[in-house]
Amino acid sequence: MIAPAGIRTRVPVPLRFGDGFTTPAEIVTFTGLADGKEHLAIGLGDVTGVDVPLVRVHSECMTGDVFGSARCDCGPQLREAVERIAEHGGWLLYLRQEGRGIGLYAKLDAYALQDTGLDTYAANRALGHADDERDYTAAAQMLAALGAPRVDLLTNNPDKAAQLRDLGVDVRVLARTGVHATEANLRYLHAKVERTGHTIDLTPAA
Ligand SMILES: Nc1nc2c(ncn2[C@@H]2O[C@H](COP(=O)(O)OP(=O)(O)OP(=O)(O)O)[C@@H](O)[C@H]2O)c(=O)[nH]1
Ligand SMILES: [Zn+2]
Repeated sequence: MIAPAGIRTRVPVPLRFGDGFTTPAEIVTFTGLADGKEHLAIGLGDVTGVDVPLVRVHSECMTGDVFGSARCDCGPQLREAVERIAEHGGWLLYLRQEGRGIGLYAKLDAYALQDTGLDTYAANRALGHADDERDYTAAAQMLAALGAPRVDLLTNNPDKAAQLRDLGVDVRVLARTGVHATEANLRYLHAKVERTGHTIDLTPAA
């Protein structure tokens, strides 16, 4: 049983993206989150009217989400998730778990190591970290506080779904994100598929 979290503030924030996409949104903040971090929930579309909300649990990636780094697929996944959730109705949880939980500076250290030949997971270990240090307790607390115990989850990461289920979230459907492959992130995407079973179809188009 996870400890209950409370809602601190709900505030409307219209979103406007560089490519012209706009949508109304509501940003929600919380009290009592397990790790004490400032995680956000973004309500999109008809959140109250939908039977089962579409939810993306997105891990912070400053380089990809903010600066458009092509070394990963986080920025396009975030943009895609906002639009798909706005169409369906649901929540985007923006979790402050930069670098799969190791932090921004350590992620950049890991990038430097990857440029010497290590893959993304081996680079974490060379720095004394686990492959993935994320914990989704706060996400489960947020969903409970939002009154969303049952969700359709937008992810390619089976471990994310398994952890949420273990925390009591009823994950009904696993919806894959699109494939956002570039020359710069292909090695990273292959490592995710081969090492952690992400469901990303990297078969070259015929
Ligand atoms: N340590 C480390 N973190 C990275 C690296 N590249 C991206 N990240 C972080 O990885 C997190 C995103 O995780 P991913 O493994 O790309 O995707 P996921 O969240 O597991 O799965 P999806 O739900 O399918 O997106 C973000 O916090 C990024 O900052 C890297 O090379 N090293
Ligand atoms: Zn990223």
